Order: sequence, then structure tokens, then C-alpha cells
Amino acid sequence: MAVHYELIKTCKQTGARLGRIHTLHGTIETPVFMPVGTLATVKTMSPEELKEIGSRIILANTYHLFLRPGHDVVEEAGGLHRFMNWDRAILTDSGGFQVFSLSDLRKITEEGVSFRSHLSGEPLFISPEKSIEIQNSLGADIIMAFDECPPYPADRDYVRSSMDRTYRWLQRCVEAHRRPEEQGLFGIVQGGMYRDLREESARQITSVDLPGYAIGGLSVGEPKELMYEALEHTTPLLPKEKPRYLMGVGSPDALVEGVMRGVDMFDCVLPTRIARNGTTMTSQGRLVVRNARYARDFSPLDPECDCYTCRNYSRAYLRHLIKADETFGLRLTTYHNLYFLLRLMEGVREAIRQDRLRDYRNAFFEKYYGSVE
Ligand SMILES: CC1(C)O[C@@H]2[C@@H](CO[C@@]3(CNc4nc5cc6c(=O)[nH]c(N)nc6cc5[nH]4)OC(C)(C)O[C@@H]23)O1
Ligand SMILES: [Zn+2]
Repeated sequence: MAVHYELIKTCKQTGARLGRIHTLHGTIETPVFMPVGTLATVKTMSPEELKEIGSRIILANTYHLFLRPGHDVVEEAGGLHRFMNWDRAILTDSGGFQVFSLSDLRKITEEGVSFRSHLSGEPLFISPEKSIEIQNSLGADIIMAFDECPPYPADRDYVRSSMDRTYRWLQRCVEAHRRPEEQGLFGIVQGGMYRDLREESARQITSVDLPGYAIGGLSVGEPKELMYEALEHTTPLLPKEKPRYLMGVGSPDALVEGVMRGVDMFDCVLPTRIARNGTTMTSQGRLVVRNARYARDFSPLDPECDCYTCRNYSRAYLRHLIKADETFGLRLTTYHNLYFLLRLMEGVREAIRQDRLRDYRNAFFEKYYGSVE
């Protein structure tokens, strides 16, 4: 079995679950946050540093690697694990969403999506079959079905016809998948912000027996309350013995709120993206280390953090590097932000073990959101 989930326990206080996902490249404790490595690198981090902070699974993107360097190049290198020297687990997103968030001049038909490369402008086409062919070449442990993520907001008729097509595309993905024993294919539930459509899409997608299911169509600009409501309508309809993956999330509050609503896996560019402009997540809340107030602050970024950055460098030094656009500064803030989120998920897993996740959430939010930037 390429991907096998083991449910260890469900928190008595909330709908949160403790689990493990077994893959051909190791076991992942859940709930888990997956750092995003879109172009076969988690920006500025080495594989050794990712291991040092405890990451066991990272993301890469079909759309980006199809455009550059080409999935044929990665396949010739022996697959993504070899190409990027990462021997732990990898998940690849299927490309549909990235087409919408990156390229213009795109057209959706039953067959697939025509678009122009956001790099060269050349006309390209991705179908469910093409997406699976690319993902089979890349060789990730978990691959995603080719779906359409409707924009937010989107009217009901559009969301319904789009989710029905996403269901038909899932069946074509299953047909096209050549390596089901090595690469677990996850289906993706859509349905926009409409309760009955979410429930119907969950029934459609879970009618196909797969090793895991993702909740798509969220974290696309909707208010967080709407995202949480969509989760409450969807996760109860997903099989308990399979992992649930909320795509594109996220911030510390959204991670904890998602876990409380039964989500096991998350990914987001947030921690690495904001790090590159000098915004960090600390135990006292968001800290924008490039602010002038830190120019002569020789204390650690986060006094409660024991990561390499916080043990060896001051806020003044980090501010200096970020202001000078020194690459080392981006590396130090990225390292800390990922370390912070991976430690947060460790705390969440421990709180589930002790059936006290609601208390953990309240204490964390008080500290993190109680204070100012
Ligand atoms: C939160 C934050 C910081 O993450 C940023 C930016 C805007 O949101 C993000 C993250 N949200 C997000 N929702 C998704 C939904 C799907 C989906 O329905 N299907 C498939 N196959 N993949 C998906 C990937 C997703 N990523 O999406 C882009 C546009 C990639 O940048 C990310 O705000
Ligand atoms: Zn730190």
C-alpha cells in the first residue's frame, strides 16, 4: 500500500484526531504542517535543515515543475526525491489550482484546461490524464487529483457544474494513474461555500475508494468563519479511517481551528513567504523584525524558541540582514518560522494525546493574538 493512515485517537474535547500516515518514504505523525517547496526546494532551506526542524513531508507543484525544468527532466534524474536529495515524503498538488492562480488566458473545457505559461506565454494544456502523467513522472508519495477550484465568490450554478466536472475528472485520474502501489492518489472535495454542495461533493468524491481526501476550494479569500463552516459541513462526511488534507492553510489560528474540526494535513506558503519580507511568528505573536524598533534590540527573535536562529542571532542582526536583503537573513527567518509552526503542531498533537486541545488553543491564542505586532 503506497499510503496507509493509522488513526491513533480522537480528542475527547474536540473533533481533533491523532494519527500516522505511512508512506514509502517514511511515517508522518498527524496533524502535520507541510512546508511548501513549489519548485523542488523549500525556498532557502536545505534538506538537512528541514530534517533538523523535524519535517517529514514537503510539497512540490505539478504546474511549476511541468513548466520548469519539465517533468521529463525530473524523471530522467530518477524522480523528485533524487533530483532534490529529499528521502522523506513528498506530496504534489495537481496543477489545476496553480493554473488559475498564476496564468491568464485560460479556458476550461470537459477535456481539461488551456492556458498560457506565466513564464513564456506559450499556449499549454493540462488534462486530468496529463496531470497524473506528470505526477507519476515526478514520483511523489501522495499525488492530488486534477480538479477545479472555483473562484471566491462564485455563483451556485457555476460551483455545482464545476464540482460535477471535478468528480468526472477524478474518475479519469484514477484510470490514468499508473503507479497506485507507490503513489497514493487523494481526491479533492469542492462545493464552494454552499453547504448542500459541499455535502454532495463529499459524497461524490468519497464514493471513490482512495487513501486520502482533501478539502479544496478554501483559503481563496473567503472570511475564516466561512472556511470553518465549510469544514464543519465536510469533515463529518469523510471516512474516519482516511486522512483529511485542508489545502492552502495556513496561519497559526487556522491550523489549530482546522485540527479541531477534524483536519489532519495542512500546507501553506505563509511561513516561508512572510519570512522573506522579515515577518516572523513568535510565541508573543507576529513580530516584524525589519521594523526600526528592533535596530538596537540585541535579544533573540523569540526568547521562548530554541531554534538555531533564536539561539545564535539577535533581532538587530536579523533586521540588518533583511534590510540589506542579505540571503542569510531570509534563511534565518524562514528557518525560525518553519520551526515555530512545526513546534506548534507538536504541541497540538500532545494536547490531543491529553484530551485538552481546547485548553491548548485558548492558551496559545491568548499569547499569540493577545499581543500587538
Ligand atoms: C493563505 C495564503 C498565504 O496562501 C497563499 C495565498 C492565497 O491562497 C493560497 C493558498 N490557498 C489555497 N487554496 C487552495 C485550494 C486548492 C484546490 O481547491 N485544489 C487544488 N488542487 N489545490 C489547491 C491549493 C490551494 N491553495 O493559494 C495560492 C494562490 C497558491 O497562494 C496561497 O494566501
Ligand atoms: Zn526560533
